[in-house]
Amino acid sequence: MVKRRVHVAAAAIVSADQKKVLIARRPSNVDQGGLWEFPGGKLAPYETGLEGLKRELHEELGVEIIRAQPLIRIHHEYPDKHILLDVWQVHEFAGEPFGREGQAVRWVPMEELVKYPFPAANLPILRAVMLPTEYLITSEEADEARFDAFLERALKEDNIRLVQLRAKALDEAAYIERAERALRMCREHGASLLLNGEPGLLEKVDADGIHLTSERLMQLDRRPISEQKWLSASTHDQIQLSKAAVLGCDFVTLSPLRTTPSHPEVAPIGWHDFQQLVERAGMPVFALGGMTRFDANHARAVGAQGIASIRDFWK
Ligand SMILES: Nc1nc2c([nH]c(=O)n2[C@H]2C[C@H](O)[C@@H](COP(=O)(O)OP(=O)(O)OP(=O)(O)O)O2)c(=O)[nH]1
Ligand SMILES: [Mg+2]
Repeated sequence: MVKRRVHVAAAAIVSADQKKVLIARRPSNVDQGGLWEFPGGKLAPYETGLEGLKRELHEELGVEIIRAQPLIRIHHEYPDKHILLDVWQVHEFAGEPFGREGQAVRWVPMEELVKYPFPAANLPILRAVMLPTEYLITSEEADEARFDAFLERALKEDNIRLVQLRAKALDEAAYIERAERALRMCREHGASLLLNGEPGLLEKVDADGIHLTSERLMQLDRRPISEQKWLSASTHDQIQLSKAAVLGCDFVTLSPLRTTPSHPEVAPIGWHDFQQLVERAGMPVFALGGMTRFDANHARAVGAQGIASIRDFWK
């Protein structure tokens, strides 16, 4: 049997304060009925993703899109069809959304999204909705007072909401001490902190997740931490991306996009290959390697969640 290929455009409509997202319940008599979804539907053959989405949101919710940005593209095999979910984040719209087809519609706080039953293809979309566009990786900083001042500035002034504590030069005791302080600062600003290191570190510091090196990623054969924590990993190619998917990583960094002073000998991936790798990654991907905030929009346009950087946020 040749499976049908279906291209679906869907919207993560985010409230003005960025704290809530709009979801709808599929009627019980349709495919995936009774489950919650991001409003949207199948594209007509002549439509682009955004054109189809505009039509669908008008038909289903009575709203007009004013500003939207690509969020994530997910290819998913259902038993009867291959589906491409082309998901857009809608930042601005006109009208008051309501279920024009009689469906239930609800604004849900981000952290409660995971409580709603969605179709199987939706898990990475939930991750993407919850994640910001910028991922700060902390710099190797010998001085603790300077470390605190830099992190505080990034949280306060750059509004960073996702941080990876990378400190290869510290022994475990010093790392834990720094992590405890970083965690307090992150909590104060509503940011999430991932520890770069062994999964067991979470038993010592109750941070929000673990970031695996690509080497560690390749050695593991199952997800090493609970679903309640974030699991991210460093990847550099297709093999590592596939491994991250098998392991159930929530998101990854893919690098180096550009040549960087820290790794001058490594060939850069470049935007073209990056886009192709991201298209099939099946999870949010942050572009890493010579990235600045000015690259974030382009990264989004080629399918990434956003950018990860040490240098751009650490000054
Ligand atoms: N809209 C939407 N569809 C999803 C999501 N997740 C997911 O697996 N799907 C699947 C379910 C369906 O097989 C397909 C969407 O088709 P649909 O039933 O919404 O299509 P439509 O609005 O054009 O409706 P119809 O005219 O075909 O009845 O994608 C999601 O979050 N939003
Ligand atoms: Mg629909």
